[in-house]
Amino acid sequence: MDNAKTDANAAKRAAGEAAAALVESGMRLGLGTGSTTAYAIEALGRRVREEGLDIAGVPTSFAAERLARQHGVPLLSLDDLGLDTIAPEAHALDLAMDGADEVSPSFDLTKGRGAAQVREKVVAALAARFVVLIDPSKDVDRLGSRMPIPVEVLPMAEPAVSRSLRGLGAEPTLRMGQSKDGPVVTDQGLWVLDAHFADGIADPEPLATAIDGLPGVLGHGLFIGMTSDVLVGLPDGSVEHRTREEA
Ligand SMILES: O=C[C@H](O)[C@H](O)[C@H](O)COP(=O)(O)O
Repeated sequence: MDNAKTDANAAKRAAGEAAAALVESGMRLGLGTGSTTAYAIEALGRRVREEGLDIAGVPTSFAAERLARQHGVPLLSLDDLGLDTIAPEAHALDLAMDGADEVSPSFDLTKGRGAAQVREKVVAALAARFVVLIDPSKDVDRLGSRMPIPVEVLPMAEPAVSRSLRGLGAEPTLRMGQSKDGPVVTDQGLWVLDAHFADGIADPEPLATAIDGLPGVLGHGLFIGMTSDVLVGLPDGSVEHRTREEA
């Protein structure tokens, strides 16, 4: 493995393990998707086995669910949370942890490299604390400068949504499978348009609202105003913990 990859993996592991260390017995968690959160799920499984940590987590994708099972992390579905007995303004989860593709100085995010952004947003929105785990490559001045914005669409609506995204200043491309011919099909059976913004996004909040309003869109990877903590893992194994108050 080349040095850059080894450094990135060490940084991701540091962030993941720091996230698992924030967890206390009795907590209900959101379990994110991706290579960074995978280290957190692995560390949580270890704590369940070795310390008897009493936790359960809602997975944000088939991938997260499989990983949690593999590491012995108990799982919950939204049905198990008893949401009908919890006031709408109260939090059903104590802490959700997840990776990100971009983090802005004001803690807004781009997510969805792994096409899990819609379930991830549902779970993060239920949590009292949303902890984002990154390596330093994810820090950006402007969202959209490092990664396109994933937009999950109904297949029949793809041409209409593509046209609307062009109207919002993006160049959309349909995400194609790597080990499958044709488009990537999400956990919901839908497609993903990656909306590229040549100069990044000057004002993400109105853009997020505009994309949410397009007929045929299930959701997108802009996470505005949701993050409470960012854990930045570094290649030497140390972790920088930023909290929203500092942003
Ligand atoms: O769909 C994927 C998720 O949004 C991931 O959390 C995000 O892409 C970050 O993944 P990774 O930790 O592998 O960079």
